[in-house]
Amino acid sequence: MASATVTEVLQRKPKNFAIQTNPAHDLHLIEADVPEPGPSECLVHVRATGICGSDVHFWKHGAIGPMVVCGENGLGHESAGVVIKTGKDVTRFKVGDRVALECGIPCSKATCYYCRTGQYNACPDVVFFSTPPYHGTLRRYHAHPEAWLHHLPDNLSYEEGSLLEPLSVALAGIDRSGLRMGTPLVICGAGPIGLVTLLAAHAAGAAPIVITDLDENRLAKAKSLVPRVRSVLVGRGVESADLGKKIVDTLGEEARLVIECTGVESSIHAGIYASAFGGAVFVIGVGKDFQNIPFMHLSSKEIDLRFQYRYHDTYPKAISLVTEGLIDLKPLVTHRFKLEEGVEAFGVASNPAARAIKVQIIDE
Ligand SMILES: NC(=O)c1ccc[n+]([C@@H]2O[C@H](COP(=O)([O-])OP(=O)(O)OC[C@H]3O[C@@H](n4cnc5c(N)ncnc54)[C@H](O)[C@@H]3O)[C@@H](O)[C@H]2O)c1
Ligand SMILES: OC[C@H](O)C(O)[C@@H](O)CO
Ligand SMILES: [Zn+2]
Ligand SMILES: [Zn+2]
Repeated sequence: MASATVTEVLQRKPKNFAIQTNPAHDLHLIEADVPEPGPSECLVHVRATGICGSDVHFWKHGAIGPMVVCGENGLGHESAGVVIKTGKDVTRFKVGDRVALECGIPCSKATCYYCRTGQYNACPDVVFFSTPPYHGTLRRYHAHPEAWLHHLPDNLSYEEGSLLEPLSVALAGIDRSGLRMGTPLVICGAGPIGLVTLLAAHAAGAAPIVITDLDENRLAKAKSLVPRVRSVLVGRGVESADLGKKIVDTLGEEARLVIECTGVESSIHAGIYASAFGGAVFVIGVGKDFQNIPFMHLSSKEIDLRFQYRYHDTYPKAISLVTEGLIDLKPLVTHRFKLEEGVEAFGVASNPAARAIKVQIIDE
């Protein structure tokens, strides 16, 4: 089937709607200009975007650590779409190509130590779409550098393409955590990040695996994704050391590795108390700027406390794992909205009673 030209797409859908927030926490739909792609950019019709916890956080709280919403700020960084126009120097993509968007655009200069050495998630000049002051990709039309687009294989939907972003977060953490086949693993938190971590750790052969959450529905979701996972329902107000013991009892041994996916202090503590001598607690979750740690417990058990910040070089791996059938991301999407219903979609994503896992905004 011939690909639609930019003119045809724009005739059918002329308005470039986008979802923005601002320092007054006013989430709204705006109509942006349709951007003209630069010489090495592609204009993408964004077909699926997942709402990330950080999008909700920027809306509700106006900041994540040092990243502060200072003006009108477009949201969204979990996106996939189709190329509808290419800049004159673009060589790897043509109109009609289906793509996943990697949304952190580093400076890529040889003078940048982190870009030169491949740790481009640490580039001080990175433009991360949706992190202030940069607009996100939760919009119909978005111009994206071709270097940071990835071809979507035919057997991956746009929804799966957008889920490559949270999967990237999990893969980056798993890679640096040193997880091996047979590693006894605890995952704290069964939100989208904990669940993609579960899927990836299962594929990587971690065993046994325990997952924790405060919410029974999320634990049930974990079980439906990976039936062999064992779960611990976290009761509010339970002492972290007691919870750590319960996790160890459920795992059947002390954890060699804990992947923490909540960023909540008490959960990090429970992970620490569940760890074996020489184990590691690897924190993906983000939370309060200052947190206490059980210092002497960590010290006397030589437990490593480590962190993950975004990802680098994960998209090709994520695509292979999904296209080859090792990881099935589809069951994570529980709610779908049209772009015009974006504000309502955020209402669902931010309301625990809605029992959403991943809310996506779809533009046909
Ligand atoms: N490091 C990074 O680069 C990176 C990237 C993306 C997301 N994140 C962070 O990862 C975290 C998880 O993201 P998400 O989208 O899954 O968020 P989410 O809020 O949907 O999920 C968090 C889950 O943790 C559970 N939880 C809360 N307190 C708990 C406790 N004390 N014990 C056990 N479970 C508890 C919640 O019930 C929820 O199911 C967030 O902090 C997010 O900001 C970090
Ligand atoms: O998935 C990527 C994350 O949401 C971002 O790093 C965000 O937490 C801050 O920009
Ligand atoms: Zn995110
Ligand atoms: Zn750089």
